Amino acid sequence: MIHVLPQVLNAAEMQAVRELIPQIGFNDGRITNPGSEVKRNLQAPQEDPANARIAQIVRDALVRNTDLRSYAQPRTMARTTVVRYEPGMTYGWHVDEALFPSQPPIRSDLSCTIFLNDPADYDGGALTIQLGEQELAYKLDAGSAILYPSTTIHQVAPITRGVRIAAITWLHSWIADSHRRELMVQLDEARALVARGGAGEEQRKRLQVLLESLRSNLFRMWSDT
Ligand SMILES: O=C(O)CCC(=O)C(=O)O
Ligand SMILES: [Fe+2]
Repeated sequence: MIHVLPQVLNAAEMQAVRELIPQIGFNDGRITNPGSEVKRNLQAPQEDPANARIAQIVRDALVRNTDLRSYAQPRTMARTTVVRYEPGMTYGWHVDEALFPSQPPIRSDLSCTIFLNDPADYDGGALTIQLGEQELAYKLDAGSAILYPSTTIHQVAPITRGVRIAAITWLHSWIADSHRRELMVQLDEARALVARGGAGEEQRKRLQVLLESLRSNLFRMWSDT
């Protein structure tokens, strides 16, 4: 499942990030994917001090985000890397590597892009994810993020004007299987509805459909074994 996380970074964090971005010394993105025929972008070296400070800000913001904790059930998160796309740059259709090369390596169950500049700053550059025959395109506000399964085929469409800046990371989840993870998301939503109390008709209907979904999908899963 694909989840948008609005305003993960608050205004003060976005301000700090905006001041740090011009200090990054970008490299050719092919450094970490030398075999890639489709990657044409710039990325910050891991040891870049401005990249490291942005990584800390973004990490803190992601870790405190309750939606991310529910959607990803994160076990480990790779250090974020700031990427930059100028006109003509793109990252064509690909699937992310299974292991992020850290020490120890981190299995990528979920991929995450945190948009760091305004969508009005550039044309093209949508993060586009294939879902069967559909293509879902995302250009989010600065400070918002998208979480999507690392198993998906996706691309960053070519930039035709301006500059696109984002931070990217990968998460290893306590629950590798995305179907099982979605059941946890539904349980969390049901718990939140109950905890909020004051059962209005809409809330009651939502709770009902969540419970029916959980029952049917758990039955589907367990009736095979
Ligand atoms: O910049 C993005 O939104 C994602 C780029 C990407 O797909 C990747 O770096 O693997
Ligand atoms: Fe990717």
